[in-house]
Amino acid sequence: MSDIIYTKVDEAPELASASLLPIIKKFAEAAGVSVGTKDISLAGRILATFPEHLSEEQRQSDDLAELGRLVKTPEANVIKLPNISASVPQLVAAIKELQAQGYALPDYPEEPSTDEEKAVRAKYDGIKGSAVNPVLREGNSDRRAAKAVKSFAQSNPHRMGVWTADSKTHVSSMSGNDFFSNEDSATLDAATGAKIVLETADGEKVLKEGLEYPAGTVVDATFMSAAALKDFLNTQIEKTKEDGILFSLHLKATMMKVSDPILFGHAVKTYLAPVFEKHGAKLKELGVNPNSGLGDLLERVKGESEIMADIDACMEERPPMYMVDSDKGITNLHVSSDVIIDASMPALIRAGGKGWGPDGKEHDANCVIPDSSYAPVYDEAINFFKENGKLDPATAGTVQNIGLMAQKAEEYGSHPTTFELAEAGTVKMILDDGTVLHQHKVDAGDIWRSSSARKAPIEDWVNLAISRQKAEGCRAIFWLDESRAHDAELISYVKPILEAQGVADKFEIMAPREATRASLETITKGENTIAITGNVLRDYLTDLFPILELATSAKMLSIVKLMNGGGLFETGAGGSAPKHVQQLMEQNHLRWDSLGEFCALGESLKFLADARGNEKARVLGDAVETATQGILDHGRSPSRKVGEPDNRDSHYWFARYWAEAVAAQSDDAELAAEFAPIAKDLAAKEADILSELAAAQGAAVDLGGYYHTDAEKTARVMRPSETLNGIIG
Ligand SMILES: NC(=O)C1=CN([C@@H]2O[C@H](COP(=O)(O)OP(=O)(O)OC[C@H]3O[C@@H](n4cnc5c(N)ncnc54)[C@H](OP(=O)(O)O)[C@@H]3O)[C@@H](O)[C@H]2O)C=CC1
Ligand SMILES: O=C(O)CCC(=O)C(=O)O
Ligand SMILES: [Mg+2]
Repeated sequence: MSDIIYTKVDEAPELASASLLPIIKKFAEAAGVSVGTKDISLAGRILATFPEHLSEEQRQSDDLAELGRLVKTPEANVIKLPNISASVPQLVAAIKELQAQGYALPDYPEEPSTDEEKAVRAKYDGIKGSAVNPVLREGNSDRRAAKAVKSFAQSNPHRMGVWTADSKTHVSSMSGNDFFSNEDSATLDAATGAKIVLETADGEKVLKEGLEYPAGTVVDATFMSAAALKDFLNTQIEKTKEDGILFSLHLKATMMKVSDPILFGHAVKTYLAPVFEKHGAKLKELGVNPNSGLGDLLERVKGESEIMADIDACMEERPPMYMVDSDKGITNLHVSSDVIIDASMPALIRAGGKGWGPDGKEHDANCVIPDSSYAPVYDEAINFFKENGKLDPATAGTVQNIGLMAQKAEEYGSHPTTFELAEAGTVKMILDDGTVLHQHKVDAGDIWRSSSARKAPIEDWVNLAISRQKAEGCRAIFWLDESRAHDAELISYVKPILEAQGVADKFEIMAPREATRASLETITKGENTIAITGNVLRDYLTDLFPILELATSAKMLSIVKLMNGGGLFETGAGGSAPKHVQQLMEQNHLRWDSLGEFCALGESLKFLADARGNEKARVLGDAVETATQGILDHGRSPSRKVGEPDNRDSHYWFARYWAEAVAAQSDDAELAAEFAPIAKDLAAKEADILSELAAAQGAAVDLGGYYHTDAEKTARVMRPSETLNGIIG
């Protein structure tokens, strides 16, 4: 196994890797550090799942499974870039692309009927949604802006949209019968097995058996009423129309891969209710599944002029929708993975509460977030900015995050125990000794789910919070609501640990709404705070605050201290930026910022030094930090516009500053001597390299694929400077 594993992913970060990874490998090798890759891309995971359909040379190893084992060992040192968490339309598109490239993969069975189709579907469902992160995240999350990055943002504040008191933008959530209000929670005294059943008039149906929980696990159960959801959506569509603003829906269909596509489907069906009422049978015959979105629906009804006319008429009647791409007519309801709440709500808040309408102009929006568990965070942030005006990034302090994440904690681990109920009855969670731990009376169509959080991860999370608070000395808040069932169980863990360690006075405990206000007040004063949260708020807040403070979450330091001693270094806190790929393909300009990769690389090298006593790795790691600082100080980050320096230019500068820093240090003379000529060469050939990089931009490029690109074509596009390639090799 290599000293450091760098993940092969998808979209923009993978394009960036084609340019950056050769530099990293060369420099690391000089210090005797080996850097290997493991493929966790969507295409790679599909290929690894169906060896029986592929020829010998097409087959691919199951790298995700291997990494899943590695992260449970102290040897793990993984740099994890963002990867696609695929919605069904993305999965289907990737399968089609691979089939066209000659891989005889089975189609995605939309409505599996035979046993074989059901088996194929189950395999594809394992690849769907957020299928990578939960496997790798065997530790809790520590996300923050490195000091250099934060000071850079303060001295170079980004543009912020203006908030006014009369903005009509607001958040709407259900007032009852949602996951929040139906939640029950209990902490298990002893280890136990459990099953989940649905009791109906006809008897008991097993929904899931063979569940195993260690002692101390917090086990929740809850459900969302489909009828209440439909009422809520109907009301919101009407109210949005009355208010004359945009209808926008914000979900996390990728990480909540079972429940949220269903919620999304309800929104599609409610928005187009007259069409579904009139043409329901025909739509079914055409294979329309509302959960796959309006994009898929429109594709399937293409030849049906009457249905198309009715869709147009309905859309005309409805409030205008918040758009993903108004030029191309792509709406909020086209594909469930296009609008992902962690990125979409912060972008809207940063823009002063504005979203893009079908007319290509900015408007206020009704931000519909059906479940009320976490929506108050956005609601309160919006209230705060309406009262106080926009945040000033030049003076604002920072909100760091310590997130409970290990071992599939909380809602993000709930997929195997989430069910859309086919019929009414009572769902019961029954322990091995016959105890009914939780039960809910449900109707057909309701979505029931159980989540859990284990004792060891919870304790690790509290301890991580204590050590981070000690290091920072700033305000620290547990975002827990004592009136919420699950949070009350967590508080029972948190308080005794804080007291036992004599640090209870250093921490506050607040419900998410109050914590949002307190944190915004703190950073507005220029002070810092640590948000200690569960898994969902970890995800939401590590986009929300970075996007307000730094303009992007791509620059975040994202460390996962693995519970068995290894290190997982995530790059940034954002995703794989499909829009950036589009720009590269059209204009050969990649605006992806690799600052997250630089930060993760520095941490990974320093971890290697600490864990294995590799002092050369320490020298390299320190030099990476100097180089990252150099990128910031000299403004070498990529620009957004074609013709200006892009991702590739920033990698040249990173290589140069990195080599110069190694050459200049005196801890390791051998390394200094090795890097001196490289640094010299990079500096001497600056003009040639930059002009070769600039010359490459402008025209459309072919990567030989989207999900499964051609390695040689990609390398040609991403490494256009022969001079630089000559130095890097
Ligand atoms: N850790 C992971 O593996 C994660 C994966 N994802 C996956 O990523 C995909 C896209 O998700 P989405 O919600 O659109 O979020 P993204 O974070 O990919 O995109 C939101 C926007 O953030 C900006 N951005 C993000 N990263 C960078 C960067 N390094 N440099 C510059 N700008 C950046 C871009 O803004 P602009 O367009 O203005 O340049 C981008 O359009 C999905 O498939 C999702 O599942 C999402 C989150 C985390
Ligand atoms: O796994 C995913 O789909 C996204 C992860 C994410 O958004 C995050 O961890 O911030
Ligand atoms: Mg996120």
